[in-house]
Amino acid sequence: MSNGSRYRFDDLKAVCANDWQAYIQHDFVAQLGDGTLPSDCFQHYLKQDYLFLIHFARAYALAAYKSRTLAELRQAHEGLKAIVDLELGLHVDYCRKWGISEAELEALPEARATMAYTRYVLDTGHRGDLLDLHVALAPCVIGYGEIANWINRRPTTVRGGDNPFDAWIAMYESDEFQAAMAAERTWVDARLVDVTPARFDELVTVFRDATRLEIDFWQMGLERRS
Ligand SMILES: Cc1ncc(CN)c(N)n1
Repeated sequence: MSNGSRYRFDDLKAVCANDWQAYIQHDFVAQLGDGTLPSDCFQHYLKQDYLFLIHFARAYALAAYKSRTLAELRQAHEGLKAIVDLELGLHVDYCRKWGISEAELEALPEARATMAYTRYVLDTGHRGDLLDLHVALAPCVIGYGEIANWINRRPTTVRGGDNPFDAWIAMYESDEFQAAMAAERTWVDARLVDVTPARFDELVTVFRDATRLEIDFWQMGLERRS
């Protein structure tokens, strides 16, 4: 833990170390890195992730609504644009390569794990402030960058044409995604410096809940749960 009450993002991770590790090093991720994940598990995950990304975009719209300064409004606007113009477009193209059409994506039933996670993030943003919302989003924004880096460190990871999931790993190891992850860390670090121990404890609850909901999301993919 940091000195006094000058907290940082790493303190959230340290307090939730077991959950964070269970998320970053989940079996779904390990099998994806090894190239052994059953393709129907991955397809189920991809479909639900489309729905996740729609709500993720809504969370950035909520961040705009919760903004108090022009800088915060610009940050939310950039985040929303990146998801709508870039990430969702890439996701739809990528799903097509996996045999999932846009029409199928639009008609998908939402799995319970998707509903639980996305609505938790939105509710946290509604009842809290911008920092609550960003802490609820941190496992998503920062976690996937760490996941790509963890995959790349594993000796059993297969890269290139022999791994059908190589493009997925490439997306999250990309400079663009890693820069977004670093920017989010910097933003959260700057806000955490000023919080009291009692406020930090509230944020730990949000961070832990969101991390556990990410774990449930992987498990939903692995078990093809609806
Ligand atoms: C469930 C989930 N969490 C995080 C990410 C990374 N944006 C994602 N695409 N899907």
